Amino acid sequence: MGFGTVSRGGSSRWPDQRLCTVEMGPPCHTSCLSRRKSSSSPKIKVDLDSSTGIAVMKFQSPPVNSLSLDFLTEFCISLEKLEMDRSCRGVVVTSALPKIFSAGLDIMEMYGKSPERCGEFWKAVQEMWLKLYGSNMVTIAAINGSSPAGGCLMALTCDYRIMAENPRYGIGLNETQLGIVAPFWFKDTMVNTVGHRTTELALELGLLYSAPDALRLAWWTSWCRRTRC
Ligand SMILES: CCCCCCCC/C=C\C=C\CC(=O)SCCNC(=O)CCNC(=O)[C@H](O)C(C)(C)COP(=O)(O)OP(=O)(O)OC[C@H]1O[C@@H](n2cnc3c(N)ncnc32)[C@H](O)[C@@H]1OP(=O)(O)O
Repeated sequence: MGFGTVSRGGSSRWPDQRLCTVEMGPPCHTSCLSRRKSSSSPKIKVDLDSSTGIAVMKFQSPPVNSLSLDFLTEFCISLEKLEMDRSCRGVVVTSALPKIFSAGLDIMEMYGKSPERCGEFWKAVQEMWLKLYGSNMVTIAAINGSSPAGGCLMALTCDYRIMAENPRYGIGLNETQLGIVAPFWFKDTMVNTVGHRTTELALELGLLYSAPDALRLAWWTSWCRRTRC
């Protein structure tokens, strides 16, 4: 898989060349196996291959990997653990569920909750964004399913994106379609990736893009023809 370049850096863990390649094949012999570290929390599974320095973080929170307080907390803890592991240079975030990368913020967290709980939830959303955006690892979203709203934010916050090509999968900040306004820092994250004009149109109309359309608008430089990647 090949990835495009981004204007972010300053980390010793970034590759010297600005174009990087990630190989994710099955382990072929015992020494490879011994270099794999796995950890699992209820909603997130992490596999780190210390020989390549690449971790794969899989979301496993059915039905739609919605970003609940528990999910976000586990996500931040998993990311922090990888940050502290010097053998880890990059992390691929993806879904273990068929058809869904993430449905975005858990709607049930935003309904009928106490002000304290709402505050805690919103802080966790911001924490996820800060940790992922500020990570000194190379971060890649392998988007193997639909990714609306907060799911799209998570993908945009990564350094690189790859999306499985399937006409049923859509990605975008579609909050307008839900009657809510995308927070300014959601908008800024999108502007940083696709520019002002595309963001303006996408947010006004609450657009969800297919992988080829998103590619055309420079959301990424590659998409994957398999439905699971
Ligand atoms: C608390 C303080 C907050 C203060 C600040 C608020 C300001 C925030 C402003 C905006 C921020 C917005 C960011 C967001 O992310 S909002 C969430 C937006 N996401 C969505 O609207 C996604 C809606 N879901 C879908 O489009 C589909 O479900 C899809 C992901 C495409 C999957 O479709 P499909 O496979 O057909 O599955 P179903 O639709 O049947 O759904 C299966 C069950 O999952 C439940 N579900 C879906 N999305 C969510 C979600 N986001 N949160 C919680 N639960 C979700 C759905 O209800 C089904 O449940 P059930 O089987 O029990 O009926």
